[in-house]
Amino acid sequence: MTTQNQWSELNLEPIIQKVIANEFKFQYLMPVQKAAIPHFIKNYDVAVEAQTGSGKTLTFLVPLFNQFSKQKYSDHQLFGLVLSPARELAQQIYDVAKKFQNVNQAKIAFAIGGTSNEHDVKYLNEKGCNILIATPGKLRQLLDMADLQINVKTLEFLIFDEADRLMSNEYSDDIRFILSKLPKQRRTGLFSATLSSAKIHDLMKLGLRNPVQIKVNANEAMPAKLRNYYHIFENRMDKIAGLVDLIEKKCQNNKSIIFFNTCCSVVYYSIIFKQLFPNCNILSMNGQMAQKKRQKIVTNFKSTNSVILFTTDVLARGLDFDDVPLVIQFDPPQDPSFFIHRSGRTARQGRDGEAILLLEQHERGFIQFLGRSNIEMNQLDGVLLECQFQQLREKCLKIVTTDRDIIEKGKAAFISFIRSYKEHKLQILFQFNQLNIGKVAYSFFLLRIPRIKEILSKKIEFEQSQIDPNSIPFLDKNQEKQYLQKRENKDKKLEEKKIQQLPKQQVPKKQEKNIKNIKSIRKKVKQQHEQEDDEELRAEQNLVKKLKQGKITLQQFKEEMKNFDPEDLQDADYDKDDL
Ligand SMILES: Nc1ncnc2c1ncn2[C@@H]1O[C@H](COP(=O)(O)OP(=O)(O)OP(=O)(O)O)[C@@H](O)[C@H]1O
Repeated sequence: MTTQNQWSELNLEPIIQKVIANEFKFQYLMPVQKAAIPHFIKNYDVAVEAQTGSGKTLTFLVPLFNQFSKQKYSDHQLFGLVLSPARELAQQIYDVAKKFQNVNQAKIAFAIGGTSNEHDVKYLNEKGCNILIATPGKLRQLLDMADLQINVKTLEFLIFDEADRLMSNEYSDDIRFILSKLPKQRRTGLFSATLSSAKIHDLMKLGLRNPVQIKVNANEAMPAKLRNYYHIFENRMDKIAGLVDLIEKKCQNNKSIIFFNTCCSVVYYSIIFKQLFPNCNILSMNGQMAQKKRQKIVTNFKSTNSVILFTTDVLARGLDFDDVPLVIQFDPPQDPSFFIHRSGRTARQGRDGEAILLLEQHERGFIQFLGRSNIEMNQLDGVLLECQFQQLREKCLKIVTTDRDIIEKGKAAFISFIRSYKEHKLQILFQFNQLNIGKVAYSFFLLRIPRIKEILSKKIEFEQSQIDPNSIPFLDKNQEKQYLQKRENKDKKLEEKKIQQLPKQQVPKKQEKNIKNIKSIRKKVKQQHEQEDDEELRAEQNLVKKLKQGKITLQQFKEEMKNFDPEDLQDADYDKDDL
C-alpha cells in the first residue's frame, strides 16, 4: 500500500527520479520509503524494520544509487555492497539494481554460492564492479582470493538485507571477516521485517554508529491484507492427512507454497504428493540442489499460475512472488522469526493472502506466543480430516514400495525430522518428549522405524509392516548396482574385521564347521550395519549443527560431508537455511 506522497517530493538526483518513473513506473512512496530514504540519503546509518513486501529493496537501493550518481568511480572501485543471506534473494536484488545501471554506467554484479571462485574472480576482474550483491559465504571466499582486482577500500555504502538473519551465529565468522576487509568510514543500513529481535549492541557489532532506528507500522507485524489461520491436529498422522485435504480444497488451480523444516522432507513428500496428485503441478526446491536447478525452479514457479511449491526456509525470506495467494506452514518454523517471513511470501504489494499454520495438539502454545508478537491468528474453518489416514497410508505404502529409493528417502526424512525437532529453538513450546514417535513414523509412511539414538529409550507404538524393505530393489539399475556393491564391500570388511577379532583357535579351520559361530557373526554384522548407518547420520547431523553454530565454515562442511557419501554430493550445494 503506497502513501499519498510522491517520489518527486524526495530530494533525489534527476537521474534517479527518471529511473523510478521510467523503469519502475512508481509514482507514490511506500511508507517505509517515505520514512527511511530521507535519513539514509543524509549520511545517517539506519536500522529499518518494515513488514514483508513493503518495498525495502528500493529503500536501500535508491539512496545507494543516488549517492553513486554524484561521484566518479573507476570500474574496479567498489562503491556499494549489499549482503543477503540467500542466493535467490541476492539474485532478485541484483535484478532490481540492474535497472539503475545507466546511473554513471554503474558496474553491477552479484556473487553467490554454486559457482567456482576462479570463474567469479575472472568475471569481476574483467567486467569491474562498483555495486556488488553477495551472499556472505561467497564474498568471504572471494575476498580471500589473491587475484581479485576489485578495490574494496573505496566502499561507501554497506547494506545488510535480512539483517537479523545475517547477525545470527551461523554467519558471524563470515561477517566478521568481511567487515575486517572493509573501510570503517562508510554508511551502513540494516533492513528486515523482523529486526526488533536484534539488540542494539549487535547492531554496533556490524559497525553502525548511532543508527536512526525506523520501525514502520509498529503495531502490525503483518501486511494488512494477510489473513493468518491455524489448524490443530490430534497428531502428525492426522496432520499429513489434513495436508492432503488442504491441497485438494485449496491448492488445485491456485498458486501456493508449502514450507517444511528439512530438505529431506521436501524431497520425500514431493515424491509422494506428486503421485497422489498427478494432475497438480508440484515443484520442489531445497538448498541442497545445484544452483542452476534452484534458479530454474524459482523462475518456473514465478511464471506459472497453477502450481504448488514444496520448500524449506531457504525461500522464506525476501523473495518477491507477487501473486501467491496461499502459504502453508506444514512444519511450524524452527526459528519463530521465520513465521513472519514465510507468511510474508503472500499478500505482497497490497494483495490479499492467506497463510495457514498446521500444528499438533501439544504445540498449541505457539498460537499464544504469536499473539504476544501482535500476530492475529484465526482458527481455520472446517475440519481437515476428510482424507482418512488409514486410506491414505494404504495408497502411500503402494507408492513407497515401488522403489527402494523412496523407502530410503522416507527414512532420511523421518530421521532429519526427529533431529530437527530435538533442536527446536522454542523447546519450551515444541517439546521433544511430547512427540508421539510412532505416529510421526506413520506420517512418513515408514515400513520400519530406523534405530537412532534419539528415540532408543522411547516407548514407541508402531506396527512394523509385513513388507521387508530389503526385498524392494531400487528402480534405477545403476543405483541398485551401486547399493549392492557398497553393501557387499561393507559386508566383506565387517566380516573380515570380526573374524580377525575372534580368538585364534576359532579361525580359519573351525570356521566352516562352526556354523553357530558364523551365524552370530552375521547377526553382529547386521547390528553393526545399523549402528554404522546411525553413526553416519549422527555425524552428518553434528556437522550440520556445527555449521549452524558457526563453528565450521561452509567449505569445511562440504569437505567433511564428502567422507560420508561422495557419489551423492557431486551435484550438491548447501545453504544454511536448509539442512
Ligand atoms: N513505491 C512503490 N510503489 C509500488 N510498488 C512498489 C513500490 N516500491 C516497491 N514496490 C514493489 O513492492 C514489492 C515488494 O517490495 P520488496 O521486495 O522490496 O519488499 P520487502 O519489504 O523487501 O519484502 P520482504 O521483507 O519480504 O523481503 C516489489 O514487487 C516492488 O516492486
